[in-house]
Amino acid sequence: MDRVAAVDRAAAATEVAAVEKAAAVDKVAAARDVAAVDEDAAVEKVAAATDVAAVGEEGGGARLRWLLSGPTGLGASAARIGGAAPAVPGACTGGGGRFRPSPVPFITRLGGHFSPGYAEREWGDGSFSPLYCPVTARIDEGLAREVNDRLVAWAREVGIYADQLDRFHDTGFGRLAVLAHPDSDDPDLLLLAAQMNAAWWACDDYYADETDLGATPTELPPRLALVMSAMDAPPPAGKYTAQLGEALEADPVLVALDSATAHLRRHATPSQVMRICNTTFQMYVSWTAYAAWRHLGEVPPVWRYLAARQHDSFYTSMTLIDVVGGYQLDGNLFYDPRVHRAVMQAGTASVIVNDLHSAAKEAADDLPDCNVVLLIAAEEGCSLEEAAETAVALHNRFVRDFEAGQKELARVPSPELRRFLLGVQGWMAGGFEWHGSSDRYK
Ligand SMILES: CC(C)=CCC/C(C)=C(\C)COP(=O)(O)OP(=O)(O)O
Repeated sequence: MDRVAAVDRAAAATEVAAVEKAAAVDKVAAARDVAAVDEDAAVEKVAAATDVAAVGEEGGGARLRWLLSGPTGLGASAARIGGAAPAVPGACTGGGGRFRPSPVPFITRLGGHFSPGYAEREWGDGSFSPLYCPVTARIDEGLAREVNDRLVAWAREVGIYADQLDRFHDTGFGRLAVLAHPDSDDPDLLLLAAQMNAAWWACDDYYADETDLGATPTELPPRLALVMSAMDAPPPAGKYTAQLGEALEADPVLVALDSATAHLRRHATPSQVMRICNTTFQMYVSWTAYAAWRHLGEVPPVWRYLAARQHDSFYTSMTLIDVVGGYQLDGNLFYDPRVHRAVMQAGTASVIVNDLHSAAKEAADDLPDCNVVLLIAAEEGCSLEEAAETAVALHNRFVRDFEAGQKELARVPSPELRRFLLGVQGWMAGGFEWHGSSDRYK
C-alpha cells in the first residue's frame, strides 16, 4: 500500500512540477538527486520536493493558491492521490488484529491510517452530556507497554520524576503517544512523541503547577527562558556559554527537554524542528499569564483564560503528527489560516477534555490552577456540574467546527494535508481515551 501511495505521490509531484517555473523545477530535480535509497525515504523526498516547489517565489505562491483552490483543472488528477482508497479487505483489523472494527463502511487505509469517524462519547462517570469526539483509531496495549517502558527507562536516565517513577509509569505518557498517533507503528517515533510530551508535562509540573515539586510563579518566567535554550541552543557567547551549559545540566527538566529535542532532530526536518520549538515558546506566553494571575491572586474572566488556553493546548503536541508519521506537511500548508484554525480548534477541544478530567483534582488545591470548569462556575455563580456542561458544549462546538474545516480542506489536493488532518482527528480521539483512563486524573 505504501508503494502505491509513493507512486501516486511521485506522479502528482511530477504534474505539479510541470506547472512551476523553471527554477522551481530545478530545485525539485536537486531535491530528487539527494533521493532516498529506500521506500520511506523516497516518499519523504517527494514531499520535500513538493515543499521546495511551494517556496519558489512566484511558483510557490501560485502553487499554494492552486492547492487551496480545490480539485479543478490539474487538481482533478491530484484529487486521485488523496481520494478514497478502494476498500481493503480486513483493513480495519490490519496490523495483526490491532485495529478495532470501524463503524464506518468505507475505510481509507492509505499509508497506515484510516478514519473511524466521529461519535457522541460518554466520559467520566457517564453522568454528563457526551463529548462529541473522533472515535479512537487504535488501541494496542502491547505497543503502549513497550513505548511506556522505554519512556520510563529514559526518564530514569535524564532524572525527571526521580522519586516517583512508579507513578510516572502509571501515568502512561507512552500509552498516550500510541493512542494519539495511530498512523505510526514505529516504537522509536512513538517514543519521541512520548518524550516530548513527558518533557512538556515535566515543565508544567516542576515549574508551573506542583508546589511540592518546587513550582513557584515568580521563578516560572526565567525557568521557561532556559527551556528555550535547552531546545534551541543560542550561539556561542564565550565563557557565558559554559555557564549556561552548567545550568542546563543541573536541572533534570532541562536535560529531558534537551534529550527529547535531540531525538526530534534525528527524525525531523529543520522546518519541523523549528515549528515545534516555536510553538512551545508561544505556549509559554500563556503560562506566564497564569503565573501572574496566581501570584496576584487574581481570577481571570473566562474569555481571557480561554484566549490564553487556545495558545496553551494540545496544539503543541499535534505539531509532532507528521514527524511521528514519517512525512512532512509543507510549512505553507501547516500555517495556512484555514489549516491553522482547524488545528487550533482541535488542540483547544483536547485541552478542554483535560480541564474536564482535572477539575475535581484542581478544585481541591489550596491555590487552584486555572481551569475552564472552575472559572465558569466562579463567573456564572453556578455548580461545577453546570459549569462542566457549559465546557462540554464549548468542546463539542470546537470539534464540530474542526470536522467542518476538515471536510472543506479535503478539497485541497494534498495527500499530506489530508493525512495530517486525519492525524489531528486521531490525536483528539487518543487524547480523549487517555484522559479517561490515565492514573494522573484519578
Ligand atoms: C503536553 C503538553 C503540550 C503540555 C503543555 C501544556 C498542557 C496543554 C498541559 C500540561 C495540560 O494542561 P494542564 O496543566 O491543565 O494539565 P494537567 O491537568 O496538569 O495534566
